Amino acid sequence: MDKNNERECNEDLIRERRKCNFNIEELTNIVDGGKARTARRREIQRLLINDPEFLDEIPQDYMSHEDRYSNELRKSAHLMQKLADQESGHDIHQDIGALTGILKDGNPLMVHLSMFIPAILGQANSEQQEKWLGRSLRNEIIGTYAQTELGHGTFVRGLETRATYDPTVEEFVLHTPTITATKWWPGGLGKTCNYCVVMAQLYTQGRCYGPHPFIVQLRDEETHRSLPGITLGEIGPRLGLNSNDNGFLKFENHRIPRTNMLMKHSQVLKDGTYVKPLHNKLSYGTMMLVRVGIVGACSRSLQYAVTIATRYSAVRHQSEIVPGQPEPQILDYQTQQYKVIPQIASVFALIFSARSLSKIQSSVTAKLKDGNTDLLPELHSLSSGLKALSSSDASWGVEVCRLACGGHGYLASSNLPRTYTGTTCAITYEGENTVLLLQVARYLIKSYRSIGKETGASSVSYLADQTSLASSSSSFSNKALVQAFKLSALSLVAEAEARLQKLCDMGQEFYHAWNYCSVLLLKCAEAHTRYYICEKYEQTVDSLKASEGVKNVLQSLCRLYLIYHITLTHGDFLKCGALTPRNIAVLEGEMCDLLAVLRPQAVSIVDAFDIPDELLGSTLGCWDGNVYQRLYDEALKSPLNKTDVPDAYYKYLLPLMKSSL
Ligand SMILES: CCCCCCCC/C=C\CCCCCCCCCC(=O)SCCNC(=O)CCNC(=O)[C@H](O)C(C)(C)COP(=O)(O)OP(=O)(O)OC[C@H]1O[C@@H](n2cnc3c(N)ncnc32)[C@H](O)[C@@H]1OP(=O)(O)O
Ligand SMILES: Cc1cc2nc3c(=O)[nH]c(=O)nc-3n(C[C@H](O)[C@H](O)[C@H](O)COP(=O)(O)OP(=O)(O)OC[C@H]3O[C@@H](n4cnc5c(N)ncnc54)[C@H](O)[C@@H]3O)c2cc1C
Repeated sequence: MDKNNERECNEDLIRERRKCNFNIEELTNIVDGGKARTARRREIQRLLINDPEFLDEIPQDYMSHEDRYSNELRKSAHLMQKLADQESGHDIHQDIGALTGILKDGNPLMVHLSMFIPAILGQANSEQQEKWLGRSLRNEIIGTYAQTELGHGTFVRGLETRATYDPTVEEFVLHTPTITATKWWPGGLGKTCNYCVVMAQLYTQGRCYGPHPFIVQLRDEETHRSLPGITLGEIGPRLGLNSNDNGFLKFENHRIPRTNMLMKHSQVLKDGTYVKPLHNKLSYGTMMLVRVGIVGACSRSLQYAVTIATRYSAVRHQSEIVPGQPEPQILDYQTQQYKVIPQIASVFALIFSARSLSKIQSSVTAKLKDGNTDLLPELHSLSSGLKALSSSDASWGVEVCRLACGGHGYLASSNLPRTYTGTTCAITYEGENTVLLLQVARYLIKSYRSIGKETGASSVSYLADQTSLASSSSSFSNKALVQAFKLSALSLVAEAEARLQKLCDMGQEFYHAWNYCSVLLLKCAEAHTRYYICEKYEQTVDSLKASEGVKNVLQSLCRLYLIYHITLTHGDFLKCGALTPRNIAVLEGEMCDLLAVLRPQAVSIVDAFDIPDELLGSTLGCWDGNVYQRLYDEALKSPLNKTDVPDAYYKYLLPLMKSSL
């Protein structure tokens, strides 16, 4: 699509784009993280879009389960080949966002890239990396991360798969003792992978040392047949991601060499002696890494959904505002703006928090290399909280965008249903959100109770700021609103701690008191993480070196985000005295003003996300706004439309209709 050719474009969209009062390319660079990144992303996307191998013969929704898998595997393999052919030696981690949309419904090689390789990087010692890293990066072996079992996903300590060390032959014996110990869910495990990292309970010298990672060959490298002692398969259709062969796995006393235990952090020596790690949760490192990646991935899903919903809302006309006047664009309804524009604001909140989290991760990783694990709990808490809020915000945001598109949003061809199913899975995988938020709460209560002790953990340093409990903000700058978030989080933590203490003082065991307070603890964790997001949003926009136009747009979006979230949880702000009922009413009024200010810029802001039509894959969201023709053309692709009268008519309907004669 030639973006300079207005003749092919819907007139409403032409008018919307003429209202733009900021530099779109500059905003695109901010979204990508710099000019060079924009250029690189575009280069990759061009490479993919212009390659006919990525086209589907028929829409995936009309394919059988096997064909969907096979078609997506074909494209995934081609993609890996193509990326490997590039000579730049680029970091695929940085470019992963550029690939969004090229594979449609789960990528059988995703967990190889996002977990198997990182597990080798993070858990294998140098000799082991020598053996497996190069091969996995060159895709000579394809792996997955097999942790979850039928009986346990959340409670990693409860895993039942055993790895028992046999010092006589220096081997581990992997065994699945019960049906509930069957590995269940790993992406690509069913049919694609020939290797995997298995998390199993380590037994040596008669003692259990808890879950540890082991690398295991699953299939013959020549024939791809599963090895003796290993039972493998696919788990069947899911809500979404149906091209990814999530699998099951059982071991029958399957032996692997001692050196297949990933030994960067803990070791089992030849005689069976266990050498413990610097920190006993280092074996959970792969999960933490992916949680960080998920925050960025969620922002991208939301960019897709909000681009579709905003453009469609500009093209779609319905009902009337002024009686008797032409039907307005639905984007002119304040309620529609309230659906769509806060989701645009949310995209930037997620982008900026993802970047901040990534920086913290790099510095914690650097410290870990020097044997310093002090900030591991801080990273665990932040990555858990941000993974949880980003996945639930993005899933809700995508769903709101679908609702904003009315009936057409329910069509597969809008690409909103698939965007939703591809996002909501992140609420569950990589640590179910409630469970992760309770981990954040645990860290908050612990930090609150150790006020005065220097831990170097900056995300919770505000908990020591007891004086602010009494102060109520009367100013309405963005900074002041962020202070209100801080006050609300602090006061919830104080309330939860007091409630826990009271129950314990009354004789309850701490763990019962914890369960009894867990709804409140969840709120603490959400408020704390929201405060973190708001603070990063405000600081990033405030310190941004940008043109006035771009800065104004981002300031308004940031303010809208702050006020939107205050109004969603206003009870917490009132309860702690951070804001008064009058303040809330004023802010609610201002939120509507902000919607009106941002409305004329909405199409241009989503244009700045710069998602090519071929990747957006939506009849409703295309750049030219030619929605109705596209909807009609897509409908014609239904196999039911191949004939006027389907066979099923003769088989079932005709006999029914004639039976009463
Ligand atoms: C070269 C290529 C690079 C590519 C990079 C890609 C980047 C990715 C980008 C995008 C990705 C998108 C696609 C992703 C696809 C993923 C598919 C999904 C995969 C999976 O789902 S894998 C399975 C995931 N499973 C889980 O997450 C399980 C969740 N459960 C847990 O994590 C734990 O069981 C628990 C944390 C809930 C509890 O653990 P437990 O051992 O019982 O601990 P507790 O007793 O509760 O706590 C003890 C103590 O330890 C602290 N702690 C817990 N975890 C950690 C940790 N990870 N680090 C540090 N500390 C930890 C806890 O807070 C307690 O501390 P305290 O005693 O209070 O001080
Ligand atoms: C699409 C998808 C892909 C996946 N890919 C992989 C993969 O590649 N590798 C892999 O190993 N796994 C994978 N998983 C599994 C995933 O990691 C687990 O499903 C997830 O960790 C949740 O565990 P669970 O299913 O046991 O849920 P459960 O823990 O049984 O959760 C059920 C309910 O119990 C609640 N609950 C559980 N424990 C607590 C608690 N302590 N306190 C309060 N409430 C609690 C939860 O909040 C939830 O409401 C995948 C899952 C999905 C959906």
